[in-house]
Amino acid sequence: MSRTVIIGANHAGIAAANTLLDNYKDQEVVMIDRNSNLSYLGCGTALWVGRQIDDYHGLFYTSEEEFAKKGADIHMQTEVSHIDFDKKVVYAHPLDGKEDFEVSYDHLLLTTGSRPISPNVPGKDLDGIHFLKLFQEGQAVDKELAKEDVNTVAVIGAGYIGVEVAEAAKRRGKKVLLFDAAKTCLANYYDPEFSSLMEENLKEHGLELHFGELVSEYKGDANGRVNQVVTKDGNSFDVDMVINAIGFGPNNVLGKDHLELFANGAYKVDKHQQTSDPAVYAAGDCATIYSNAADADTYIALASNAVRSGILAGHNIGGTPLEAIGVQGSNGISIFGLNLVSTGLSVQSAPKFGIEVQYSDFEDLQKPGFMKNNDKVKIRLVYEKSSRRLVGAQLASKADISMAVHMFSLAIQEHVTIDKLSLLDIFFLPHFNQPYNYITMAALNAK
Ligand SMILES: Cc1cc2nc3c(=O)[nH]c(=O)nc-3n(C[C@H](O)[C@H](O)[C@H](O)COP(=O)(O)OP(=O)(O)OC[C@H]3O[C@@H](n4cnc5c(N)ncnc54)[C@H](O)[C@@H]3O)c2cc1C
Ligand SMILES: NC(=O)C1=CN([C@@H]2O[C@H](COP(=O)(O)OP(=O)(O)OC[C@H]3O[C@@H](n4cnc5c(N)ncnc54)[C@H](O)[C@@H]3O)[C@@H](O)[C@H]2O)C=CC1
Repeated sequence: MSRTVIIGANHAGIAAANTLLDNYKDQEVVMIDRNSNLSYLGCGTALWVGRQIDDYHGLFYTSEEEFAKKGADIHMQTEVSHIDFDKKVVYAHPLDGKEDFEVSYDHLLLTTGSRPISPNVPGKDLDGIHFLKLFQEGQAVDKELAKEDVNTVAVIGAGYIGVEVAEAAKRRGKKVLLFDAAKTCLANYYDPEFSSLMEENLKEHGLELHFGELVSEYKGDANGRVNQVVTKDGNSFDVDMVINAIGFGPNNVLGKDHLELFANGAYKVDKHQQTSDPAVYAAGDCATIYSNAADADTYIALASNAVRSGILAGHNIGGTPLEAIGVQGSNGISIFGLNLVSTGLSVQSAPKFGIEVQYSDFEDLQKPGFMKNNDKVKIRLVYEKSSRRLVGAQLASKADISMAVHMFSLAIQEHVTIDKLSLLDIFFLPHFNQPYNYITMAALNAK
């Protein structure tokens, strides 16, 4: 038997544990997590808090009992305090008063994930200031929104969590102020021509937008509860609660002094999810991931990546050498009926990776004009200037155009050129698209 200790039993840890337990009978699997729950789908928080779904019960997809049944030695509410990498021993501290214990390993898998970044400004620890990662943090926000004296909510960061929770708070009847240091929302995913559609949508639904305004201080009342947000240019806003959503940082506490790290502190892993210590693997939000579009290691915190990298780590630890094929960071958002999806690099993000790009835009109705229930689709294809390989795609529509992005993801992965894309066999049926469909037209328009 070979023993693998997995620290962190959420999406990446779960995927790896299932892979090991389902495929490798010679594997003893020990799972340790400090949280009391596992497998919470954070993507559902805004849906539940905004009352678009009835409750949170469906947001957990497995349980401690399931793993115990499969033969894992699972310890929830147990924090790993430190690791002796030379002796290959993990030291664990149960948070429910039980005795500390240690466990040795043949392989160690770090799936310790990420934590939200805290804005480092005066007043950041006042009551009424929230983060939104764990289920418990979702519950705390939900409870605050139920209070009648909580009328004005400030959301700091207009990325994916910020925009989604701003919609949720608005749906709960609150006045919502949405701040971002960048001049647009969703700046990490979309060019301004696309994020501006989301901005119009948010404004139409009554949200107050403060983009390009950096929060410099939170002020509180005599009871230590936040009641004001102050920005760098001296403006102040009365608020009743704050939700911080300015991005995630990797949780590298256990390995940062032993393992090689990426620029932001994530564990550097190779294509087998192996770290700089051959006995130690890492996956999910605490590790790097290879971007095919950028042709470089990068950091992209997504559950989709966590699951895939967890499966990969499981197979490699189990004894089947499997190489990662890289990712495109494909993502999507749906707010008040407006859908935005993207994959790879945008025009504004490409220069950060030293890639010179050109782009091609197209906008038209999704279906022929004679069809009913017909919405506009806006598309941008981004391609490398020298090689003409596709490196990114963005789409926006009130129609569900989300599946198109998966094809672009594959095209980026396989280094397909924009010219090849323009001749791709795409079927035509009035129910779904036009004879000159938006994918072909965007590719044909490329200079
Ligand atoms: C509100 C919200 C919405 C999201 N929506 C989406 C979405 O729609 N699509 C998408 O792809 N992604 C989404 N994400 C991102 C996604 O949730 C993360 O990328 C994902 O959780 C990463 O999984 P992970 O297993 O790598 O890490 P985590 O989920 O961070 O899990 C790490 C685990 O490690 C445990 N741990 C850490 N340190 C220790 C220690 N010392 N001892 C014991 N245990 C430890 C933690 O308790 C935790 O359970 C969303 C995130 C949030 C917060
Ligand atoms: N639909 C999806 O796929 C979802 C994915 N996620 C993932 O979870 C992770 C965390 O999400 P977010 O926290 O929303 O990160 P994010 O990276 O999406 O957005 C962070 C935003 O905060 C802004 N910002 C940074 N520093 C700031 C500061 N000091 N003041 C004000 N604004 C500042 C940035 O400009 C950016 O717009 C991301 O990787 C995201 O992709 C989260 C929710 C939904």
